Amino acid sequence: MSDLLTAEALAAGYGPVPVLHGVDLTVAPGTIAAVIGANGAGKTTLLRTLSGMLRPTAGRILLDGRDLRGTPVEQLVRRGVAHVPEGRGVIGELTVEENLRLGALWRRDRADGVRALDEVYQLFEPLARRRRHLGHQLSGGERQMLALGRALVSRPRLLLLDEPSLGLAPRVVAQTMALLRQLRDDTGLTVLLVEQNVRSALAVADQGIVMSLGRVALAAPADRLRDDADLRHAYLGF
Ligand SMILES: Nc1ncnc2c1ncn2[C@@H]1O[C@H](COP(=O)(O)OP(=O)(O)OP(=O)(O)O)[C@@H](O)[C@H]1O
Repeated sequence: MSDLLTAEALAAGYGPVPVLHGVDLTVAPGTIAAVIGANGAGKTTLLRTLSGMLRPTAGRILLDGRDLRGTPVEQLVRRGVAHVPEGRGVIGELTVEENLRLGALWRRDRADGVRALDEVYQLFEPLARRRRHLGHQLSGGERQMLALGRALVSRPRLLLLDEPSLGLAPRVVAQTMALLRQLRDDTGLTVLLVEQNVRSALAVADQGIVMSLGRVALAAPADRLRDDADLRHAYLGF
């Protein structure tokens, strides 16, 4: 099966500050890849570059084998890429429902947009109860649910998720991880997940991608990283 997402020798940074120094990775369709690594390794920068928020200074990004160079961000959304950034990107002045509707904005099929909204309310019951609350009235965890829900409303093929467990209660983290696995199995969703919580990320992932100093130090099946103590010790330090 050909890969859904490929990065080849990808370089990016902030102004004169280079952060990614030639990242190579592949993610197969219908799989979950966990990007892990020390603070400052470049995980968030990688996600921003893959979602079109940051322009690469070198290298290529391929979606379904097609080079994304020059593709506008809104076109990426149409092609099924959804990004849930760190800090979440919820609009505080809009209600929960309005934030969710933003995820369905570009879709022509309105009935399906309504269905997608209902599905998110079923998944995240606190959002259903607060649908008329403003974004800034939500707790950190509720905002995280809203950001994830908005991405799901767009029915993505590729979900780029930055630190979904941040600020969430352990039970909600477990629910979120279970949800990702369910979406992978039921809908063939592909996920690239940045996580500090290495254990819960590897528990749900098919592939572990360890970043160090702006490069991929190791890409391996998640179960190998989970089970091989030497590998874990060498690359993850535990
Ligand atoms: N907006 C920015 N402007 C300049 N430098 C930045 C910016 N954002 C991040 N950096 C730098 O880029 C490097 C990588 O940061 P990045 O956020 O990608 O790492 P990370 O692996 O996601 O870290 P963490 O696990 O701490 O979130 C860091 O050295 C950071 O200081």
